[in-house]
Amino acid sequence: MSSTSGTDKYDKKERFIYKDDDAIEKPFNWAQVGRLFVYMKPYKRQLIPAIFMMIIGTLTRLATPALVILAIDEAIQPAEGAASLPKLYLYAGLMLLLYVVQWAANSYRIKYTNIIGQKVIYDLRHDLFKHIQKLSFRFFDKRPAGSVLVRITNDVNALQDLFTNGVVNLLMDCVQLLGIVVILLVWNFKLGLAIMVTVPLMFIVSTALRKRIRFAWQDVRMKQSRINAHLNESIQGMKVTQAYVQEKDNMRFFDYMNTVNVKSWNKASALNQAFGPVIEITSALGTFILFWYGAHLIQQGAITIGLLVGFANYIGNFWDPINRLGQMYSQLLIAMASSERIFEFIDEEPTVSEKGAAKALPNIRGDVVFDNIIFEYEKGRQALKGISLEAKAGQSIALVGHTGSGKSTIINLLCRFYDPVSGSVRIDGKDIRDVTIESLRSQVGIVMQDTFIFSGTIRDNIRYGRLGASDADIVEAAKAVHAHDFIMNLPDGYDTEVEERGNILSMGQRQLLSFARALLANPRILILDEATASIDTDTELKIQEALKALLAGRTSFMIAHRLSTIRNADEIIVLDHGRIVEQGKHETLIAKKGIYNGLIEAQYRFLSA
Ligand SMILES: Nc1ncnc2c1ncn2[C@@H]1O[C@H](COP(=O)(O)OP(=O)(O)OP(=O)(O)O)[C@@H](O)[C@H]1O
Repeated sequence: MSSTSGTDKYDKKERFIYKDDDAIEKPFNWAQVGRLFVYMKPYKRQLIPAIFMMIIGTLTRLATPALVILAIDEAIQPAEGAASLPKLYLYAGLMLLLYVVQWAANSYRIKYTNIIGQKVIYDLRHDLFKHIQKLSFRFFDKRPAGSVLVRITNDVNALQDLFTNGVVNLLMDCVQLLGIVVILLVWNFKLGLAIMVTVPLMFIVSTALRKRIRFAWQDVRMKQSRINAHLNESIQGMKVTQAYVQEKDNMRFFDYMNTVNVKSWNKASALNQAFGPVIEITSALGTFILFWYGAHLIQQGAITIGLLVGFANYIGNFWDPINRLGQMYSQLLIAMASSERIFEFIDEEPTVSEKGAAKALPNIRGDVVFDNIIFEYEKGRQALKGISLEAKAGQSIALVGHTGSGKSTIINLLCRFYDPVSGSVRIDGKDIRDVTIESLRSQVGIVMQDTFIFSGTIRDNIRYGRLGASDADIVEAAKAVHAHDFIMNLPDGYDTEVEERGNILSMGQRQLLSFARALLANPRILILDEATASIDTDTELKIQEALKALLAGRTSFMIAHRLSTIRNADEIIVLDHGRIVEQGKHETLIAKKGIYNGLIEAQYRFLSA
């Protein structure tokens, strides 16, 4: 499909809004640079030889033109006496030696800097991921998964270059530049100064141009990241797109974004190309001054031909570091933005944190008390408005109520994914804020509505409940929840590979797998968010049987959707707008003819019939 045809409809108008992840460039910030360099500290053993090799490499590069001067002035055309072939061989031999040393030093430098770069990036990514895993639900509520992903991948990658080459190259260029300036001025002050007249000129022109180039590339990156965001969303929503036959419209929108990206790239690339001539013109000007003024000095007998040739060599090496230092500065500004975003995550404190004096929760019986809980996700909007309830060990509690009434919130607080604004949740009489999070969550099992299946085998997925479980334990758990039969019917039984998110499994099968996983974990308290999807009667019966096995002897909180589950519960809690409005057994509540009765009549009439 032609890309231009797709742009007509979306010109200046975007169907989806993609928020750009902050500015790409940030001002230079020393404190942040210092923080980044802390990551290099453990690799002193590699950094020191890398810098040493860099110094050797630079010194040998600086020494080579000096040998050219000596070869011309002392061997080819000496001021006094005849040309000397042995001397020429000597200088040529020394030059060869310097090249070999330079090559070896550079090879080792690159080897060490690569190691440092890889290790630093590994550590940074490790710290970031470790920290993100600790962050509370509130953090993830505010951020789409995509933006978190971008920080671990793109932003960390953006720093890779800085750590691999940037730091050592920066030092190398500074040393080389300084070395050349000193050599030129010491060797012949007047000629050296004359050549360097062009430097400020080049500096002014290149700074202005480079700024425009930087912004142009930033624009390209922004456009590319929008394409990525759109691609990510499109692939995830592909089923909806196909179901609503929106492929053509999607394609047009994608073409529009693609075209905008190409235009932005062309602009940046054209500006980039303009940079080459600026360097060439200034370096040509420098060379012109060298030969014009140099010839003048030769005529006066102030310098030799060898010195002129040597100087020409030095200024050949002069522009490269200047050019690279400019690039390095742009790279640093980009790295500033990336590191700021990375540190913003690393500095984020989990809102649910452990007290210093938190002790491990001993093996629990399973008595749960919610004591006058008030909770809000956003300030001023209470999701729970004074909830008090009690579950004795082994009791099953069904939570029912309209959508948004607060069922999931109660469960979130029991697992301590959030802390209440006031009131407390106690297990066996202990406030859950006084115990370690790990000891709490490891004794509370959750079966989610949308069972998360990881890519791997069926066996691995069940084992996720208890990593140390034996194969026999896994089969036993699967049998107890009636999952064994369907697993054995899969092509490779327990070794069947399931794709990410378990697409090859039916909804009911996924439920049974998650029951087996929870049973294996053997928690004293079980939370069940029952799937709403209707399933065939046979599976429904299996699930009811499985539930019986799963709930036996445990305290359970169920967001129940099936009438059979609700009926069997020891206590039904009816929620409405964050309050408990009714509470009791099924028959009692039905007889009350209140909210519960209305809910059941509206939603479950067809099932109870
Ligand atoms: N992460 C969140 N951030 C802000 N508000 C939230 C968040 N999660 C839930 N809420 C709000 O809190 C209230 C209770 O939501 P909750 O998810 O507990 O309801 P629910 O009864 O479980 O609903 P459903 O049956 O639809 O799952 C709702 O008003 C909802 O909009």
